[in-house]
Amino acid sequence: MDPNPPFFTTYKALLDSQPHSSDIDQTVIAEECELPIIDLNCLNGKHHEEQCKRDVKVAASEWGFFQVVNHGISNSILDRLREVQFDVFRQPFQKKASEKLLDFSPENYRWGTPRPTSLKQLSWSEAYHVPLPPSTDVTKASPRHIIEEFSTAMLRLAHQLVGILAEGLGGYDGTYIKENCTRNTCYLRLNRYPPCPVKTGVFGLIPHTDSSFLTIVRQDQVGGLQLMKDGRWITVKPNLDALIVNIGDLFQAWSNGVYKSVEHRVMSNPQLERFSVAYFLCPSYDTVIRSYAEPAIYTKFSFGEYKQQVQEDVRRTGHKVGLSRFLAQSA
Ligand SMILES: O=C(O)CCC(=O)C(=O)O
Ligand SMILES: [Fe+2]
Repeated sequence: MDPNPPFFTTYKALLDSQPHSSDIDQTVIAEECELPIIDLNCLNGKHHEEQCKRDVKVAASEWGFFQVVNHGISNSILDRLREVQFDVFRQPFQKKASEKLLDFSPENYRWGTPRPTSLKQLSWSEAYHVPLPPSTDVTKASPRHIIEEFSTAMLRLAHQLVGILAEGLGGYDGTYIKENCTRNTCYLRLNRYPPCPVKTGVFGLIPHTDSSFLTIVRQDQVGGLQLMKDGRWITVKPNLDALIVNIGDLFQAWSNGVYKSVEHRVMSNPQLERFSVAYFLCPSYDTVIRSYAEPAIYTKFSFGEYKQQVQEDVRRTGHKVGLSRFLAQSA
């Protein structure tokens, strides 16, 4: 039975329609590049520590994206999570959409884009959004156990990066972010991008910014992740030893625009399926986000208000407006 969501039938009219404007973006403009790469081992030696921290901050403000190696997430955890991802996504589509599989519920299963009106709004992918509730008794080697192990390691890494990024921003040390972004307020997304042989330039995931403080992504060797840099789309060269870190909207607001939450997207591949996993460092909904600096570019808002506004905008207009909804009057 077919594991793929019914993209061809659902989107037939759109696929048969006019050329996709992003064909041009992908074939002409997107060059492949190596993102800034930070060796976290350098944090252990006094000598390179300060330089390493500076590199993180520069990358977060100039790129909004960087890679980390020697990040402390073992290959064993990454491989086991990948196996879980294979197992669940290779199930028939009908089952994913209607049954609990391994530890994944149909309510948390997403595919495509609801009611796209143009090819530009189409995401050729499927995903499980994985909330991380307080752990109950989980058997070792169960998918839930692997997810717990992975997210514990990711939280540690995310907090370490927050500590570095927050240092020097007006006397804050990131404690506020760390206290409000705990293991249960964060979540994972397991992504699968089936091949899209019908048309080039179809998005695996439409251009967006993340609503998190930070996102940490593990992509496989297929590639396709692109980010906006100086007005151009750039393809991130896959590096299996590295994790990709990007700044989310909340960090941009909190840092008063010092760190950039940049647009990124995934291009589909005509032959190859692609897998990725993203860990979102998010606070509880009642956490208030306010900039440390004066004058603040954004008004203060709670994470709940932010999410609600994003949802409302997506429902009404088909796309996320994001932080510009919260600009302070004087900005
Ligand atoms: O699949 C990727 O490489 C990126 C995923 C992503 O941007 C997201 O899930 O927000
Ligand atoms: Fe993203």
